[in-house]
Amino acid sequence: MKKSKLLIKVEKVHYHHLLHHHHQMKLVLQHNELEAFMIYMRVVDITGFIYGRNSKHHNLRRNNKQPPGPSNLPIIGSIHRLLGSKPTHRTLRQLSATYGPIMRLKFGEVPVVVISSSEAAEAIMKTNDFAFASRPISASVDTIFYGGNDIIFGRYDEFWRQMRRLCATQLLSLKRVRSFRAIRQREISRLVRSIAAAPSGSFINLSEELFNLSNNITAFSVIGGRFKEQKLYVSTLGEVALLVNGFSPADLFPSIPGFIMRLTGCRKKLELCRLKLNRVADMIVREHRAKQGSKDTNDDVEDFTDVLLKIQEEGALPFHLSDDHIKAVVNVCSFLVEGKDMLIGGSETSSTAMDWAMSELVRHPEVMKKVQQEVREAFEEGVEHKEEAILSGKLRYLQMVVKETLRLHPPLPLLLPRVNDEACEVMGYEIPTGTTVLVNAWAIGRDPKHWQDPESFLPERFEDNSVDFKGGNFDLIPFGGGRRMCPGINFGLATVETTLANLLYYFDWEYKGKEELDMTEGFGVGTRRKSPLCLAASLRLPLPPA
Ligand code: HEM
Repeated sequence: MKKSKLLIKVEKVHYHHLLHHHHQMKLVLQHNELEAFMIYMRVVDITGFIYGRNSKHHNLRRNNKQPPGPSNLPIIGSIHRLLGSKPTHRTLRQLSATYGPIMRLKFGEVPVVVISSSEAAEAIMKTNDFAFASRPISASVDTIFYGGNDIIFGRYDEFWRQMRRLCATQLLSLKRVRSFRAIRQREISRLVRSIAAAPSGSFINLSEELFNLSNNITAFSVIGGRFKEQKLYVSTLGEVALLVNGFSPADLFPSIPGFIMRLTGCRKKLELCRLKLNRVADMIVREHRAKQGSKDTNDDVEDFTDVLLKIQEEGALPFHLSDDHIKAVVNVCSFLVEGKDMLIGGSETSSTAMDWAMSELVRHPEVMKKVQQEVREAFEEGVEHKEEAILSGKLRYLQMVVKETLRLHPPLPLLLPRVNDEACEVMGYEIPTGTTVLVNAWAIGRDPKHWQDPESFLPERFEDNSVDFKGGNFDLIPFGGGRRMCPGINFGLATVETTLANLLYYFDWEYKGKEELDMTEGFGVGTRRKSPLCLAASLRLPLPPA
């Protein structure tokens, strides 16, 4: 992307001015040169999320060997090194080629370590998993998400362990994921029908369709579907995404967050959003409670909110599950779903994975043919058995296609950041307390030391290779690893595999653009496609009765 004058200006601004002359930033925004500013913001997005209230990095012992890294500028540290036209994970891989697989950076006040090899990832997420089990929390995230008392942002303590166990066993277990089968089937069937109904020869904006599908599946599973104040809820989540995702000096300088948040008015806005979200979450909880009380539970699938309310009523947990806890889970799950450009890019994970899988398939017709043949043969027995065939692992080649897609395009290329609550040594280097750790899963998946022909899309590489992404092998970590590994892996894979299987079963897909399909990644913490994937679909098999 060509750098505009403004970006150059922003890059050159003396950062003292940024801090002490906030009005300059306002001026920048008034110029409305958002394109340039967004590049700058992209850097700050990450730092905003990374800088945490956990930043007690005072115990740095100067005698110990620290990881190598580039030199820092006063105040901003190494943020300027991330500026440019490339997504952050690519820039970090380039930097690590000079400084090594454990690289030290500094974002504003906060020390950051970037991990770029599977050995170093294992040292963090296995050998020292306990030490790196917390997440850094920015002041803005802290304000909006119930003081970090939830699963994603929670500190690693007893309460968090209980919440996570509850999630793994009650909300995201394989059994529960299977129980959402009807939701998946209904939503996928809707999508298939709407694609089939499109005028022949027209292009389907598959990126958008897949995003909506993934949203709907999660919304129905978490809160049972649509609700009265959905518009207000979604627009507030959008506002939060902007505030948390935007330029947040409070997140840059966590030693004085309160002062800066007041100065910028950010706290007030966030608190207002929190009130609105709280009101809607209250309503969701109240309606679920009334539904349970009325005995009119008909044959609806039990959603996450139902399950949490039941657990609350049974009181079998070693701690009191309050309404606030339930609302935090509901809000976080929804935030993952709706907060499109949100810092964690969360829910987009499943739709991003499907988007890239379809992109790679249309670029590799021989792979497309093979996977379609597998799916069509397996489903000959009858479409009603489709999901069983998928979840029981019958479609091996489809699984290889998904694995290869996640190797090349992990939806969260830098996973989610971690922070150490105590100083520790990793591969001979001292990592001081409060260091934010970013693991470059994207670079690790393309490391030529471990992958032959790493940049090519070759699902066959998994034929005789038992490497899996379930957390045991650090060469492939699209779901992370260790204590903070993604607990939604079954949920995510069920959505991805079932949707892809259906799209490949019913339709033949073609990219008809004049130029080669653009595979550029957009900016943001997630690796979404820069431009939407628009494909032509031809129905090849009759649709089942509605
Ligand atoms: C293809 C789909 C998905 C991918 C690639 C993915 C990836 C990830 C990654 C990389 C992390 C951070 C792991 C780490 O720090 O080691 C994570 C965390 C998390 N994911 Fe997923 N995810 C997916 C789907 C889902 C779904 C569908 C849900 C829930 C419905 C979910 C819920 C979570 C939660 C709650 C965490 C935070 C865990 C913690 O902090 O302990 N994910 N995910």
